[in-house]
Amino acid sequence: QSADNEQSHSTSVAGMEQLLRVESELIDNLNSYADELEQKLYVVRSFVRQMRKENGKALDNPVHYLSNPLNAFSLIRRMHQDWTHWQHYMQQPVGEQQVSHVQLRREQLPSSTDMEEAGDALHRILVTYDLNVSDMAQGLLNGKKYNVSLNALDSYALGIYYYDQQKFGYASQWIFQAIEWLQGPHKLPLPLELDRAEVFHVYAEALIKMNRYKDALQVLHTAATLKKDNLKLLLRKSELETLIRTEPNVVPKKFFTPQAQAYERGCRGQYPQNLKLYCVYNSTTSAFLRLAPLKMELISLDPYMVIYHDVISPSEISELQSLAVPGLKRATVFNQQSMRNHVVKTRTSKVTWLLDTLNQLTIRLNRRITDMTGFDMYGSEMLQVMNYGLGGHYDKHYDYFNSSVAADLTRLNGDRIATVLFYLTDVEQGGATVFPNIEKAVFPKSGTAVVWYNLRHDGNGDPQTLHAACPVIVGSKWVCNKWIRERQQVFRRPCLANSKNV
Ligand SMILES: O=C(O)CCC(=O)C(=O)O
Ligand SMILES: [Fe+2]
Repeated sequence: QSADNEQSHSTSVAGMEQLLRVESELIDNLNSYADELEQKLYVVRSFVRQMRKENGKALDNPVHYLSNPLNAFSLIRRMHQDWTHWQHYMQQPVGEQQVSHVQLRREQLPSSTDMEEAGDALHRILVTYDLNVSDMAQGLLNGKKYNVSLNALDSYALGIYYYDQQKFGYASQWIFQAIEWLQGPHKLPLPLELDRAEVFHVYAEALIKMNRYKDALQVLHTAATLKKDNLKLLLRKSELETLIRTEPNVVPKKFFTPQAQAYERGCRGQYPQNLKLYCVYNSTTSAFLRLAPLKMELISLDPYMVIYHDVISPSEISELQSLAVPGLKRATVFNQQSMRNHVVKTRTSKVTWLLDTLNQLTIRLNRRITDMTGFDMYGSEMLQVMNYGLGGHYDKHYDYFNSSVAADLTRLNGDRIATVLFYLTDVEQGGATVFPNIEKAVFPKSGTAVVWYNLRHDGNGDPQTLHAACPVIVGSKWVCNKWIRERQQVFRRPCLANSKNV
């Protein structure tokens, strides 16, 4: 079952900011727990110091000390009374309030579903851009070095997750990273300490799954020396020895790196450059453009696709983002079988829909889209503002519906004749919009918009418009899009002299 009612923390950078605030508050809480411990510690230590002094003085010459009636009485009294009070004081729990505060907060903390989504996202970055595990763990992302790395706990958690997913090659590499880290100088805090023997054991199991029996035996041997006389480990070792004897010719499995398809090549920026096409000032699509022409770059004629540069201003962008942030919800995809929207792994981002008439800005942007496309916005869908998160992407899809199946959706306003996609931010790495069938890729640039026709002149969906949003590697990708419906455009669809679909 999908994560419909989960918060889906990792799927938008803007949404994750809130987690940092919760973390900061939890640190404050742990710190005030430490204050309470310290206070108690201070009380205890000063008493110990004082008592030791008195007791030491007495032990130097017990007879002399005890001969004095005041000392004698005091000794009897404190031994009778004080230790009861100390016992009581020692028994009192410290920082109960802080403990229950953590308990309360934990309900809002990322769930196991969040962990899985985050693990899937890192893996998506890794395979889409053909990175390797040790580079990634060390902060070398797609050839660029960041001063960030994953620690033993991060790497181990990933290893365990991919193991459960039966990705044993990746699992073994991540657990190896965890072991490397554990052998370094850093120490984990006591409550987070990993059981090293267990880590080695899991590593061995992953190697066994990769048919690397001899390596696994060595690793199991290390595990067994870390946890002496552990029956489970010794048993496993002898099983493995038997395996090595009975299957001497087993071939180690290869670490599987899938062949790059057109989609991955696009994400990596490996499509050939456009040489034949051109840039113009568009002053004709609408009357307004005669006064304020737009910088237009032609990307493709079939399907028709153009980029507008500097078509939305930085202040418009920040206003759009502020409008969107409070309403951001996990994006869904419409399923034509169930006839309803679902949270799916193939589209990870958060989205807000903005009414066309919400305010001056949305009115102005809709008018601008008319200027850019020549289309009438009546009956089209609302503006959609989206923010991507960790490894955020949208798998290959068409924006048009399959009208024969989704007749209900297109009956009123027709299909999605064109898409306008504004980029509201630059993206440091990754996050391109790629069209694998025509080998075109558009890399996000703040203020730019890409426009394409989804339908051919006969009104059928054009399969060449297949496209995807590549996983973001580094950055907070914001886009705003408009799906323009067909019906209101009966007299408007500009004639394309160059299109073979005319
Ligand atoms: O974000 C992108 O680059 C593309 C988004 C997209 O294709 C969509 O939302 O339909
Ligand atoms: Fe799309």
